[in-house]
Amino acid sequence: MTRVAVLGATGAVGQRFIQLLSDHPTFEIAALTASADSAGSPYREAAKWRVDTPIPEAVADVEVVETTPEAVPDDVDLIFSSLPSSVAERVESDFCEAGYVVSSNSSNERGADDVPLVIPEINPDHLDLIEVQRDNRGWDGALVKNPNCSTITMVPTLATLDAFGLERVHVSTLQAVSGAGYSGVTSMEILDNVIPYIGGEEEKMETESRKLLGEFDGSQVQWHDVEVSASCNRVATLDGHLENVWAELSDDPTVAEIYAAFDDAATQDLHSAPDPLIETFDEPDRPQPRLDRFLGNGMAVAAGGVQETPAGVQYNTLAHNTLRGAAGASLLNGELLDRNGWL
Ligand SMILES: NC(=O)C1=CN([C@@H]2O[C@H](COP(=O)(O)OP(=O)(O)OC[C@H]3O[C@@H](n4cnc5c(N)ncnc54)[C@H](OP(=O)(O)O)[C@@H]3O)[C@@H](O)[C@H]2O)C=CC1
Ligand SMILES: N[C@@H](CC(=O)OP(=O)(O)O)C(=O)O
Repeated sequence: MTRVAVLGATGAVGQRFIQLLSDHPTFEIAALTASADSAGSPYREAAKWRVDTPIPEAVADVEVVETTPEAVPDDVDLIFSSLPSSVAERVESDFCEAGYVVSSNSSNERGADDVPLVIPEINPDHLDLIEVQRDNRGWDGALVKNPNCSTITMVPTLATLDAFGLERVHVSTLQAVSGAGYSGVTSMEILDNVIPYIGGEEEKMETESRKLLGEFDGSQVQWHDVEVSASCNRVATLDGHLENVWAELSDDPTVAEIYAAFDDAATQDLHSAPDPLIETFDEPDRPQPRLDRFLGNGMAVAAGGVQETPAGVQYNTLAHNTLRGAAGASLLNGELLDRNGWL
């Protein structure tokens, strides 16, 4: 078994990690960390458990430790990080310096030249950037990131459309409240309402997409030159980000060819990877968050409503933001790191 630790294990994403790891065939939990306020308490007391399955018995009485390399056992092979990015920025490098491989969901360093930003089905080869990172930083460990939840929802379809010459993308999101964390948006703000702004989200979609779709030339990632313009909105759904995408292509594929390309999107032979990666719908009113967010155990991307418009090919896409968009994304990167011999 591969021994893993979860940094920020008591949080919204941390709890998803615990849920996903509780019946994982090859990863076993060896340590759970949180803030100094939680350290020393059993997990069941430190975490206000809000996931829709019971707290796994195997972790309920595990003592939460502080988020430092010294507090984590030496024989841990892989670390998952779901810390606030301001905290991650300070501590993740300490773990990498201490020799740990960190698969992180936090947004710090996603754009760094020597940090792999990876979706295993899209750009698994970018993981080899770890060699460059180790040379640059003198680490025995490594830092690998998954993208932002809105970006990860859209990029699988964009990677598929790239075969038709992807030139320009406009996207408008309808993002669930869980993306802001449990206390992120109050009920008075969001009920009977839509908030047409999510701080930093538009820039993340515009830049992270280009890095993910870029080519790794052996020493650096040449970012894709697609132009992405995003408008991000918070809506009153609990989980599942829905996105309306307009993609301008240099070729002129038919709607049927686009559906066929989505259906054939590359998959990965990893425990948490869905097959198919993209679930398609012919019905014009799908995908919908409540109906479709758990496709592929919350790891698939859904797409539908494909049509030709004067502004390009238009479609809707959806993914579960705390599964495929957060904990599941880091977990899948951990499985890829393990399979490719980086642990
Ligand atoms: N919610 C979502 O859908 C998504 C979230 N993310 C990102 O994932 C990360 C975690 O988000 P989320 O789970 O919602 O956040 P939460 O606020 O729910 O959880 C934060 C976690 O970090 C711990 N923590 C806070 N401060 C410190 C500190 N100073 N030192 C050590 N540990 C600390 C908390 O411990 P304690 O309980 O002791 O306070 C808790 O375990 C963020 O970077 C977020 O942007 C990414 C995609 C989606
Ligand atoms: N900003 C996202 C969630 C998030 O925390 O993203 P990031 O991993 O880029 O910090 C949302 O509100 O839905």
